[in-house]
Amino acid sequence: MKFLGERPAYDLTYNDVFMAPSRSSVTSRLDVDLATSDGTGTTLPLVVANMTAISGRRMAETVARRGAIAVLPQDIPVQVVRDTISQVKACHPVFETPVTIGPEAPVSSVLALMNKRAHRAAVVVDDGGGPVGIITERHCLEVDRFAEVGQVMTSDLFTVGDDADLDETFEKLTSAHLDLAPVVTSEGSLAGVLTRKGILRSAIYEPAVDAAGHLRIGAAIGINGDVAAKAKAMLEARADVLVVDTAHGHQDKMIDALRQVCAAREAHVAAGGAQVPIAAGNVVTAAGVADLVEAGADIIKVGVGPGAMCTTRMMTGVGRPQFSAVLECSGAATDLGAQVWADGGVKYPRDVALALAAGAGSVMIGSWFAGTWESPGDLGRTPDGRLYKESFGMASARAVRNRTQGQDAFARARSALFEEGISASKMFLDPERPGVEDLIDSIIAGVRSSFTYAGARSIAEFHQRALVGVQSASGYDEGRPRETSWS
Ligand SMILES: NC(=O)C1=CN([C@@H]2O[C@H](COP(=O)(O)OP(=O)(O)OC[C@H]3O[C@@H](n4cnc5c(N)ncnc54)[C@H](OP(=O)(O)O)[C@@H]3O)[C@@H](O)[C@H]2O)C=CC1
Ligand SMILES: Nc1nc2c(ncn2[C@@H]2O[C@H](COP(=O)(O)O)[C@@H](O)[C@H]2O)c(=O)[nH]1
Ligand SMILES: [K+]
Repeated sequence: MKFLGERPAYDLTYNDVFMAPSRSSVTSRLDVDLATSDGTGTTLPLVVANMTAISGRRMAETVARRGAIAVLPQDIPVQVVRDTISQVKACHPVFETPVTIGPEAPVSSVLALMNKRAHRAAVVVDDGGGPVGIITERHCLEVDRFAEVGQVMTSDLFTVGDDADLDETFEKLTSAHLDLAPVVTSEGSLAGVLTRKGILRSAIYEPAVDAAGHLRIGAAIGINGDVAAKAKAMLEARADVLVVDTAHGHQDKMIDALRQVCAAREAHVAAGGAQVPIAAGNVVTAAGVADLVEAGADIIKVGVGPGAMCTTRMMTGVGRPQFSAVLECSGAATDLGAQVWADGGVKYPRDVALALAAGAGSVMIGSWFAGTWESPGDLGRTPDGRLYKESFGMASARAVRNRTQGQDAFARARSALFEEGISASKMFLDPERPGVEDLIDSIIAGVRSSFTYAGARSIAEFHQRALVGVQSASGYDEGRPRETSWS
């Protein structure tokens, strides 16, 4: 990356900078390859943050199918992490996981389940698991909530075989004015669903899969407790990246924890297991990067205080404007053969592009993805009808209470004093982009376009070619669209 003009003596946020276009030989945005080289096997530079309100099974499965990866939070019990990884790895890399319901269930149940996924439909299955109907939100309009699904569904089923040609299925769905078709095996059982949007996405994205062709997923580990045992358990559970994560990553306890995780990985590899990358953070200085790389990290997580749920900067005055933090840390990491994930503060596609311009190998997103069908929380509705999910920070009193459940009351109360995050925030679903894949479409469209403005075909080329200038607050404001007239 080069600065357009002088590099300022002060630190910069994403809002402080813009990219200038350069002469480009990349003639199509579809010629841009966004595959990462950080060892995670992702084909898009996006990581879902290890936050309880954001990263769970449905999120992990959905993003991996499009090429990104989700990291499960460190606060989840080991057995639940194991089960979640197994469930994600059992998912089909192309067919989407359907919402299923029995014909005798009430309409109220299916409506609650439909909110868990983007299809807005459920496949009605018989006792043997074979599809017997489809029920959509439209079928449920003005229907008694206690009515049985079987009375409301359509049993006029359009199904496809599990060897169906995707382009042909797209054409057939379009001519039948349908959005979704159950995929049925030759034995008549349900293998998944194909949607028109899903087929389109399968043509433009490549799933992030492991050596055995299963979707990828990561797991986080805190720095307290039996770190070595947790690392061993996560590796045996087939996590594809381990993330050693704490607020202040540049501390002795982190370095000790990281060494234990690296030793667990060595033992795993020696026993014939996969060599998965280890990420560690969070830091914001070159010195922090050097110490974590020295302790064995392959990927350094960068960002103190930019997160939407984060109050660290207001509580402590500590942190660093994120663009400059990523720029300095990625330079240091590159010199040491490591990579950086830019973690936190991403609110628009431009922020992802700018994080990559600053040298990030991948970008971690939390709160933005909280407001989607796929995040783990229950869907809420404001009195004026807006849909939202509740989110909270991992250093909030709520998360600390959760994490310290095993401790005595005094220790719990003492820990809760050090709150550095919000315990409850409403993350609204964007009516135009309510699913995480809708957000990924928008981010990736922006990033692909950004790469062609810079004349880059790959992340490595973008790191080289990005031309970044510093702008005033009015420069940033000028770039914002106006949804209403200005007078
Ligand atoms: N990126 C960011 O800006 C931030 C992210 N977070 C996220 O919150 C989650 C919880 O992290 P965390 O609060 O570290 O909890 P952890 O459970 O990981 O524990 C942190 C450990 O580090 C010690 N510690 C020493 N100094 C600090 C410090 N300044 N802040 C926090 N702990 C410190 C704590 O001891 P003791 O309690 O005795 O002090 C404790 O033993 C993580 O997912 C983390 O990424 C949290 C804050 C900032
Ligand atoms: N200081 C705090 N930082 C937090 C907390 N919970 C999460 N985080 C950090 O934010 C990013 C995600 O950022 P976002 O802007 O995309 O939401 C996450 O990965 C953590 O590093 C918290 O309670 N306090
Ligand atoms: K913040």
